[in-house]
Amino acid sequence: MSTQSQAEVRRAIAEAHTIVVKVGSSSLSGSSGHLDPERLRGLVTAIAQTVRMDARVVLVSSGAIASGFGPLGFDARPTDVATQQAAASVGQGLLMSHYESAFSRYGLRVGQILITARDTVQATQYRNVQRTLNRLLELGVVPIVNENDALASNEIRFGDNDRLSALVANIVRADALVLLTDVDGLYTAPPSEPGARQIHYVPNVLDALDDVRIGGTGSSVGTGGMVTKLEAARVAAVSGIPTVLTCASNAGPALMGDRVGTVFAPIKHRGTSRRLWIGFAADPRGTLVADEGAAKAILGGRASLLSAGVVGVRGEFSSGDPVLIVDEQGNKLAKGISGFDSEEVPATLGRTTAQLRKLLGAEYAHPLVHRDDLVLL
Ligand SMILES: Nc1ncnc2c1ncn2[C@@H]1O[C@H](COP(=O)(O)OP(=O)(O)O)[C@@H](O)[C@H]1O
Ligand SMILES: N[C@@H](CCC(=O)OP(=O)(O)O)C(=O)O
Repeated sequence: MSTQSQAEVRRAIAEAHTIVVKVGSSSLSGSSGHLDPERLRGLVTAIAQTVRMDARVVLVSSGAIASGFGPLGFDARPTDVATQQAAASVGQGLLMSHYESAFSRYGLRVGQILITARDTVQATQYRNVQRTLNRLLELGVVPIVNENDALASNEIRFGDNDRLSALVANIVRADALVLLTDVDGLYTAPPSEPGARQIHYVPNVLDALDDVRIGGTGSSVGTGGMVTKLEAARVAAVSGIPTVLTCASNAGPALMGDRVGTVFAPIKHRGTSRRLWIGFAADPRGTLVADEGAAKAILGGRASLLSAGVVGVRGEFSSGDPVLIVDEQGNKLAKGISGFDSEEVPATLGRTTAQLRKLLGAEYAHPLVHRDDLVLL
């Protein structure tokens, strides 16, 4: 795909039929960190106008914790995970009730989808999320997605919603991703630093952004800062989806393709979304060591990783978790989704599928990592 000009990318965003809009906690809360319903209503007005022009919008919204800690009697956003989860549990319902009433002023219905990181790597869960989102969009509903904070386990969670929004953009095959935050774009350094300049166009987000210093959150409520926003823009770009990053008050102009914020050009044609996600964003929970033959087979393309070709396992993981596959020299070959729990793996090492059936039963007679769940690095 040849690199598009900034004007072409902006036009593609203006003409997008399916759009994922992500709004961060920092854009929905006031200086105290509590949810500010006025800000939420401003965002809803911009989205409603877009939907009225026949676009389909999925809103990925943070703000559950910001909505919940005040009603629970805390002055500031809690820092321990258990209290954050409790605040999210209280706040998610409150957040949705604000969205419900704000969108209903425009005659629009909303539907809540809460996702855990695990839902996005397991094939059946992934397809479920995809089917529900698509049906909601067909029905003219604005799906509102958040991480299922109350249940997300600490080890495998998104934490921020930036990467989740890129994944959702993949799932619904969006034409554009709009990341709304508390700064009006990507700067050459955290914007609080003197001399930081705004960048308006990034033609290839995979190129090292050498002269850009990327920092974490600048607020007391945000989570990932610019690091996770760039990760999201990268996942979108390699999925063929353009991204615009700007502040929430620019939502309307950004959706119209006006010259606000920073735009990131798509750099590839669309890939198949789930495998792309496995390769790009899933954090491996363990490692499988492939012998020479298995390494060769995997590198050749369409082969599964069979127990017969595995000589070692490291880390603790469950069936369905992402794992790294390395060769005996430690070279990283691929990422994939494990078909076994880590504690089951030693008993399967070196066994053929027929032996697995005989020794352990038919339910174990499958590859350690199926080729559909495996992505070369
Ligand atoms: N190079 C950079 N350009 C712009 N913002 C940056 C940069 N590095 C760090 N940041 C910080 O990232 C923050 C946005 O991330 P975050 O606080 O996580 O927002 P959100 O809640 O919207 O996800 C900005 O307020 C800014 O302080
Ligand atoms: N899922 C959490 C969001 C965590 C968070 O702060 O994310 P973000 O503001 O997008 O960096 C919530 O709803 O409070």
